[in-house]
Amino acid sequence: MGTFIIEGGHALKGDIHPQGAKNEALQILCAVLLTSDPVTINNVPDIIDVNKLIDLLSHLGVKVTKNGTSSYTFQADNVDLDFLQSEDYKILGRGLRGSIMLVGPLLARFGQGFIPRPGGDKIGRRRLDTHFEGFIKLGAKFRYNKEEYFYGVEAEELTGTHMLLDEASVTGTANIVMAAVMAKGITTIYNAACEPYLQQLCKMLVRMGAKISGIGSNLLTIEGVSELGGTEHRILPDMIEIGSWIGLAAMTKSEVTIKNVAYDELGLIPSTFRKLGITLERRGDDVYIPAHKDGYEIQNYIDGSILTISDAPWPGFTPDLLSIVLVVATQARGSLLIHQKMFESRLFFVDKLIDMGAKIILCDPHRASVIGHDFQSSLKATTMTSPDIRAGISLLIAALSAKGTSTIHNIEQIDRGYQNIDGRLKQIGAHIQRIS
Ligand SMILES: CC(=O)N[C@H]1[C@@H](OP(=O)(O)OP(=O)(O)OC[C@H]2O[C@@H](n3ccc(=O)[nH]c3=O)[C@H](O)[C@@H]2O)O[C@H](CO)[C@@H](O)[C@@H]1O
Ligand SMILES: C=C(OP(=O)(O)O)C(=O)O
Repeated sequence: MGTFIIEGGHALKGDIHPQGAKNEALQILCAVLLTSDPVTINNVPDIIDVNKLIDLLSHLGVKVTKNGTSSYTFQADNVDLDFLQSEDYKILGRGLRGSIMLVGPLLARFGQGFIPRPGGDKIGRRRLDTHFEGFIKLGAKFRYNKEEYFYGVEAEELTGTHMLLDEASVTGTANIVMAAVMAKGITTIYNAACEPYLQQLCKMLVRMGAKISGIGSNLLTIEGVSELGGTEHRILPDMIEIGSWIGLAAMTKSEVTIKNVAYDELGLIPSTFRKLGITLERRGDDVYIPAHKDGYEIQNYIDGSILTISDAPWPGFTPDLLSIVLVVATQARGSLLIHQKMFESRLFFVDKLIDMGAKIILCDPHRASVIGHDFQSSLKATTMTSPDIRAGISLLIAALSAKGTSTIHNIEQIDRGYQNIDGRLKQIGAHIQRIS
C-alpha cells in the first residue's frame, strides 16, 4: 500500500498538462477488439486502470505495440477466446470497472462475451442490468453464475432493435453501441448516455466503418455493418483531471495554467467552479486560474437561497467532480449543499475532512452541507486513507492546503486515474513525497 507525505500550506505556480481521459481510454481500448486490423491510439494515460486493461487485452491475444510514451497500436487478429474461461481472466477482469466493456465487442465479433463482476470504486451499488438488458434485446442469451459472480452472453447473430435504456449508463451505453455496430439491421438506443467519452467512441467507430447517427444526443441510431477496419484515434484531455486541477489551484491559492483542455468539451465544469466564486479565464484552449489571494465566494441563487451542486447524466454535472467541489467549498466564503444523486457511498470520506477542521454536516448518504471557512482557519494536517479515486484526490487537495504534514495511505486509488500526480505536483512547487 503506497503512501504520500504532504507538507501543506505552500502556494503552487506553473503550467499543468492534463493527461488523456481515463474513462474514454477504457472504452476506446475495448473497441480495438472489433476489428482484426491495427488500431493506433494516441494520448493514452499511463495510469493503473488503463495499464491493467492493456495487460488484459494482451492476455487475450491482442498484439500490443508501444509507439511512444502515450501511443500504442493494437491488433486483435488472433484473439484467444479460451482465455475468457480461465482463472486468470477472472482475476484480471475483476481488477477494474472498465473491463465490463470487453463484453460488447466480444459478443459482436465472436458471438460470446464473459466477464467477472468488474472492480472499480466501492462508492455504492453499481449494477450492470442496463448492459445485459441491452445485449438480450439484441438477441443474446444471458447467463449468470451467482457463486462466481460471472456473467456471460452468447449469440449466433445479433439483430438490431429499438431499446429504451432504464438509465443513461455510461459504460452500459458504450457496451451496447459496440455490440450493435455489427448487428443485422438498425438499432436505436434511447436514453443513451452522451458524455464526451461516448461521443469519442462513436466517432472512432464511424472512422472504422460503423454507421452511427445522433452522436452527442440521447438517441443513437446504428445501422449494422458486416465488419469494421482499423483507424487512428486521439483521446481527449481528462475533464475530471482538469476539474481537479481547478479545485486544487483555488484551494491552495495557486496561479496555475492548465494547458490544452479542449475547452468546448468541458460542459458545465467551468461554470460550476465559477459558482463557487473561482475565477478561471479561457485563454485560447488553456484555462488560467489566478492566485485567489482574497479567497472565493459562493454565489447564491437569484432568490438568495443556498446553492446546491448536484450530479446528473451528461450534459449535467459529472458525479466524479462532486468530491472535489465539496473539498474546495470548505474554504469558500459562504455555504452550499452537495447532492450526490448517483452514488450512495461516495460522501462518507467527509469524516476525514471534519477531522481536519472542515465544517460539514453529512445530512444523509447523498447530501452534505458545507459551511466555508473563508481561509480564516486552515485545515489541520492528519493521517488518512484514500477510500476511492475522487475522495483520494480531494483528500490530497485538503492536505496541500492544510497546515503541517499529512499522510495519505492507499494512494493506489489515486494512481488508478491520475498519471504521475506527485511528479507533476512537485514541478509546480508542491512538497509531496511518495513512499512505496
Ligand atoms: C469507467 C467509467 O467510465 N466510469 C464512470 C462511469 O461508470 P458506470 O458506467 O459504471 O456508471 P453508470 O453510468 O452505469 O451509473 C453510475 C451510477 O449512477 C446511477 N445512475 C446512472 C444514470 C442515471 O440516469 N441515473 C442513475 O441513477 C447508476 O445506477 C449508478 O449507480 O460513469 C459514472 C457516472 O458518470 C462515473 O462516475 C464513472 O467514473
Ligand atoms: C468512479 C470512477 O471510476 P470507476 O468507474 O472506474 O470506478 C471515477 O473515475 O471517478
